[in-house]
Order: sequence, then structure tokens, then C-alpha cells
Amino acid sequence: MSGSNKEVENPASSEGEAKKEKPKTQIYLFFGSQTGTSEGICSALSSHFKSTGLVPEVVDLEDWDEDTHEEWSEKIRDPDSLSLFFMATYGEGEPTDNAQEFVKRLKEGDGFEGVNFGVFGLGNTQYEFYNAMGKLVNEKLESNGGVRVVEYGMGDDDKNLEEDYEQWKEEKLLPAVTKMFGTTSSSASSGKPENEVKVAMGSSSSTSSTPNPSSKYLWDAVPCKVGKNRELLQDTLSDANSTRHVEVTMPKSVKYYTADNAGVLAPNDSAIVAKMAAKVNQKLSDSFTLSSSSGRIPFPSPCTVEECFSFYCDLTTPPRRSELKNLANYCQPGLTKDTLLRFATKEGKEAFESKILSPYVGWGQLLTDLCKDVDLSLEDVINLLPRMQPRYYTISSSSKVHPSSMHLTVAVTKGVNTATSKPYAGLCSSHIAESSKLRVFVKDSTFRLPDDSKPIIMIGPGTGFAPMRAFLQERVARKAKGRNVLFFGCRREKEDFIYKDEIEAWESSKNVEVHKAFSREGKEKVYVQHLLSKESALVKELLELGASIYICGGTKMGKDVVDAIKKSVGEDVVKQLTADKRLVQELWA
Ligand SMILES: Cc1cc2nc3c(=O)[nH]c(=O)nc-3n(C[C@H](O)[C@H](O)[C@H](O)COP(=O)(O)O)c2cc1C
Repeated sequence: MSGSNKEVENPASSEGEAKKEKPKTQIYLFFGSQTGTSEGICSALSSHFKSTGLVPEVVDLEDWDEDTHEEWSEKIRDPDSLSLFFMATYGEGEPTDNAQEFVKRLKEGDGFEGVNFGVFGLGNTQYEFYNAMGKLVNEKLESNGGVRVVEYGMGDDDKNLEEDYEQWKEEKLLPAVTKMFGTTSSSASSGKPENEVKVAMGSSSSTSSTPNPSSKYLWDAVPCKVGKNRELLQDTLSDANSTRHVEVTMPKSVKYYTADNAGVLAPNDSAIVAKMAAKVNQKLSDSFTLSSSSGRIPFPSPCTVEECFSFYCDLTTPPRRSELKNLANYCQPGLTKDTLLRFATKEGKEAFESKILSPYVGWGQLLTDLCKDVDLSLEDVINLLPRMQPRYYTISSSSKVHPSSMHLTVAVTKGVNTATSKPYAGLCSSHIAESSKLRVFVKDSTFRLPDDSKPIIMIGPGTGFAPMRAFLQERVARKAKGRNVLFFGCRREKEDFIYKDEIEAWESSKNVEVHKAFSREGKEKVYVQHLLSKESALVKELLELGASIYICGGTKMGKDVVDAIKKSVGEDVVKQLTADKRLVQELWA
């Protein structure tokens, strides 16, 4: 396995000729990313370094595994190179999927002696294990003999991660890079960068390209038909809320485990897709083929311009400031270029927030409205735009009971943009609510049922009930002997008690014991954590019988629930339960 997502190829050691042609990598940019933020940071940073004459290489940590460990270790121990790690944290302080193997090798310890490194952690203070991965990688690289060349930095996605990153970049990273590599020339900064991914119009099928690991899901997502689709809220009028129960029929090739996650790709709005095609002077039906010097391509091809702008490029999310700087490299000198460059500076931050971020101006609108005068080819745009990110939903059905369909429980996001006073709807949740076809793929989850004899305690208020519904279906079908205890919560019994009929049927057939918290029915607000405190003796009793605890819902609820359990059974027990994977959480901020 060649093992790298190269932007610049390394010299082939046996070929003297190649050595002369290919510049040696000076800065490795490794990313551990789940939803693309650290990957986006690396690619913008790579463009920046290139523009100053340095030779960077962006590497997906997916490429660092048992087979490639030695190869990477040798590369990054080159004393003339610097390795930067951009690490996001997930789950209970765990690495992203693509960084699992790398973190395993790092914990084992060998192969990092003398590595010049810097780490930036990406996290969110709403989670208990804030930036655990960034901190771990930073500490382990040092304790394994690495040399910290750039001070550790981290960003908080609950506040302003981009600002944290920009500050770290300006104050810590760039001075350290200048110190290590000397003053770098900025001669290349005014020119258009060389595109890594190449586009050939037509449907040549002779390419031998393989997927970029970080966007492999774009190959995995398959079109599925939607069967039943019904409203779960009894009262949808009060504040225009809606929660849908959607049944997705899968082709035979798609399998899932009970309570896995479904990744859903929602297409961009067709009007903006058409505008983008016109912007790059292509017809929607034109097809093209991708290639790149590394052999890795960012999305399936051959494909049509329509597919590319509908499913593979994110046209909806606003760009980051650092990405605007990159876009400016594609502009001729003039007002647009100056504006983009100004947005990317400290002084232009407020203007960027009021003109781009607050009104939620996505990439599509930016390129077709605000950058009308900027001449961009299809190839330029594919290299500039971030990939479409999937949204994940915990599957709310059992694969034993429903082997050929997966059920989704989806709260439809709606609101009014305070900057523009215009209503908005979440791209993916409204797509799921309204479509007869969805592009879906399956992703492993941390929720796994224990032995049928063991009790389970499920805490799932609101749509957090999704995996619990899957568990209940499965346990009932398996006639599991272990007790099923559910803590469910919502506002009011007659308003948003989702799956009320199913829960009550399981309750009356003695398949589940339910503790319900209706937060807005009494004088005092009652939440699931209050019920858990009240039922402390029951929780202890079930834990003694070997129960597993599952928590799903918002981060605030998760924290309060874990605190309530800590109060009942003590911190050490909770620590042990977590280590044994008998206390598992899937939370969203
Ligand atoms: C399901 C989920 C779990 C998360 N868990 C944590 C966590 O335990 N600790 C933390 O600091 N941040 C956590 N985060 C926040 C992400 O690390 C943060 O948003 C980061 O910017 C994502 O980077 P990426 O887009 O490159 O994956 C979590 C985010 C999600 C969606």
C-alpha cells in the first residue's frame, strides 16, 4: 500500500531522476476528521504554505495503519520536516474513525523519536472529554521522543473554533514555521494554484483512481426508496415543530446492526445547482472524469455536472475565512479579490461575520452572486469546494425484525435567520421529511446490546429514543429475559410523546418498564435525570445484575444524567462502567 493522500509526491528512493523532479515534503498536515473541519483546515493551510514556496502534503490519518506505520514513521522523522496533527475528538474522548489506527500506534510508542511536531485539537466544551484527542496526541508525541516545535493549540466548536484556530495559526504556528524554514518567498501567492484534482470532460472509464478515504462514504451511499413516512408529534402547530418516522427500503447489498447509524446525503437546492453549472459554463448533463497525481479522487466519477453539484460538493455551508483566502488566489486583482482577502484578516472578521456567517451565505451563493466576476472552471470549483457532509441518524429499528428496511426518527430543523429574518429549514432533515428517495449508507455505532439475560437501562428523551426503540424491538423479538427499563422524556404527553402507542403496548405486555418525565406539565420542570435520581435504588439493583446503560440525546441531558448516576453509585463505578462499555452515550451538541 503506498499509504499517502499526497498533494506532492515524495521522491522514489530508487530513482535518481525522480528525486530531482519531485520536491521533498517539508510540512506534513495530518488530519483526524469526522465531519471535515480539520480536513478543511489542512487543505486551506496547504494552499497557504504552497503560496509561500513551501512544500506541504496533506495526509488523511486513515492512511496510517499497521502496514504503513514504518513508512510514515521514517518520513516524519526526517529532521528537516515538520508534522502537524489536526485532531478532532468524538464519542467519549475517542479518536475519529480515520485516526483509530494511528492513535493505537502512537499509544504503543515506537517510531516517533525526534519527530518535529505541532498539534491542534478540535473539540467542543459541551462534551465531557473536551479535546481529549488533541491533548493525548500532543502528550504522546512528546513522551515518545518527539520535539514540540509548535505550541499546542485547541479550538472550541461550541464557541468559535475558527477564531481559536486563526489565533493559534497567527501567534504560534506561522512564527514557528518561519523560524524552522526561514523567511519563505511569497512569489507564488498571487498566482492561481495548481489544481491537485484534474477534470477531463467526457466519460472515460480508463482511470485507475481510488477513493479518498475521507470521502469514501460518497461511494457507499446508495439510493433507497422511502416507504412509510408519518408525523410523530401529536401537536405540530404550537411552534412549527415536526418529527418524522421514515422507513427506508434498502437494496440487498446494504446491511445494518440494530441501533447502527445511517448516514444520509441531502442534495443541494436544484436552483443553486443550475446556477453553479452556468457559472462554470457547463450543462447539467455534461459528464466528466476525475484523476489526480496521487491516484486518489474525492468523489465517484465519471459523473454528471448535476450529480457533482447536487451530491458531492457542499454548496450550502458558509466558507471559512481561511478558505476565502484560498479563493482569492483564483481572482484577478480587483475589488472582489480585495474583499475576500480582507474577510480573511483580523480586521475583516466583523465584516465576514455580518456579510457571510450571520446571513448564512453558502459556497454556492458566494460563487454565483458575490463572485460573479471571478472566472472559475469546473476543475477550479471542484478543488475549491468542500465535500458534501452526510448527516447521521441513529437507526430506530431492529435489523432482526426489519432486515430489509431501516427506520429513521428525524426532528425537522426549522427556524428564522435573525440576520435576514428569512425562515430556514435544515437541509437534510427537510429532505428526509419530503423525499421519496434517499441516498443512505450505514456506519457502525457504539450502541450494542449485551447478553439477553442482562438488564438494560435506556435513557432516551425526545428523538434520543431512536436507538432504544431499535433495542426494544430486538429484545422483544429475541424474547430476551433481561429487564428493559426506559427513561423517556418530552414536553407534554399530548404534544410530543413520540411512539406513544408502541411504548404503551410494550409496557402493557410487560416488555418494558417506563419512567416518563413530562417537563412542562407540572409546576416544576421534570427531566429524565430527576427520575434517575429518584430511582437510584433501582439503578443500583440493575447494575448489580450486570445491567448496561445507554444514553442518547443532547449533551446537556447526557451530562446531567451521568451526574445523577454518579451521585447514586459513585464516580469510580461510573468510570469502570464506561471503561467496560457498560455505560455508552451517543450525544449531540
Ligand atoms: C457525535 C459527536 C461527538 C463529539 N464528541 C466530542 C467529545 O467527546 N469531545 C470534544 O471535545 N468534542 C466532541 N465533539 C465535537 C467535535 O470534535 C468538533 O465539532 C470538531 O470540530 C469536529 O471536527 P471534524 O469536522 O474535523 O470531525 C463531538 C461532535 C459530535 C458530532
